[in-house]
Amino acid sequence: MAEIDLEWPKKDDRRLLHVVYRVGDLERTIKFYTEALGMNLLRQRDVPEEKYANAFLGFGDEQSHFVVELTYNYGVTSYDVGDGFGHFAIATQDVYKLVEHIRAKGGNITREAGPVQGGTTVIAFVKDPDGYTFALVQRPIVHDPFCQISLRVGDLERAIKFYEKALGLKVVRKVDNPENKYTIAILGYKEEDDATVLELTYNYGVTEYSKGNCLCTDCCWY
Ligand SMILES: C[C@@H](O)C(=O)SC[C@H](NC(=O)CC[C@H](N)C(=O)O)C(=O)NCC(=O)O
Ligand SMILES: [Zn+2]
Repeated sequence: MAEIDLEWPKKDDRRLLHVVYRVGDLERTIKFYTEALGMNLLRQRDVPEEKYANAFLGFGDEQSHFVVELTYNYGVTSYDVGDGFGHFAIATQDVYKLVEHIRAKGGNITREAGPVQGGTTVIAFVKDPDGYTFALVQRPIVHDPFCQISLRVGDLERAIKFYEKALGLKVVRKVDNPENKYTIAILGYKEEDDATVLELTYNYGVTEYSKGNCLCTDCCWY
């Protein structure tokens, strides 16, 4: 039997490539992501023989930026987002200014700009047309503004073990927040300022979440 190279994964240059999820109106979401959030429409295709269309958007080209792949299934106009999905996060140098821009574009601000509970980082939340939440996070200029995918998990150590062993992600930060009864773990292939990361949130005592639209995150490597 061929010898398994256990060292190869440690040398493999990986990054989180894109996240794919379903939307009820492709043009409505493209308009919001480009005009309100500032993303670029990178490519779009229609697959009539399979009755779906999709579009890729991000803050830069796919060779160096994390992107969203939106899927529209003909005739399906809404989805249950589910509470296992937490948020996407966009880094910006001025959350207050971006909130006013999004509000002027008709965006649904669900949490006004201000310091995060128990911390100092200025954040805000906005819901997109399908109900997916985007956290706006005030940070200095970063390579890719699309900085985070956040999921809620029922067992943090079990989830960490999966993402480390199966996908080779590493825990780059872990914070327990007993006052608000949750713990987060940030996993990435690089540090938070250098790559889009996966944030896992464990709410004390909550062991199950509805998968809803069953978000899936493709991780890919060069
Ligand atoms: C900064 C951005 O990336 C965040 O993660 S927001 C931090 C904080 N997260 C939680 O409270 C997680 C537990 C919560 N019960 C949940 O399941 O989402 C947050 O959302 N703070 C809200 C605030 O107003 O500060
Ligand atoms: Zn987050």
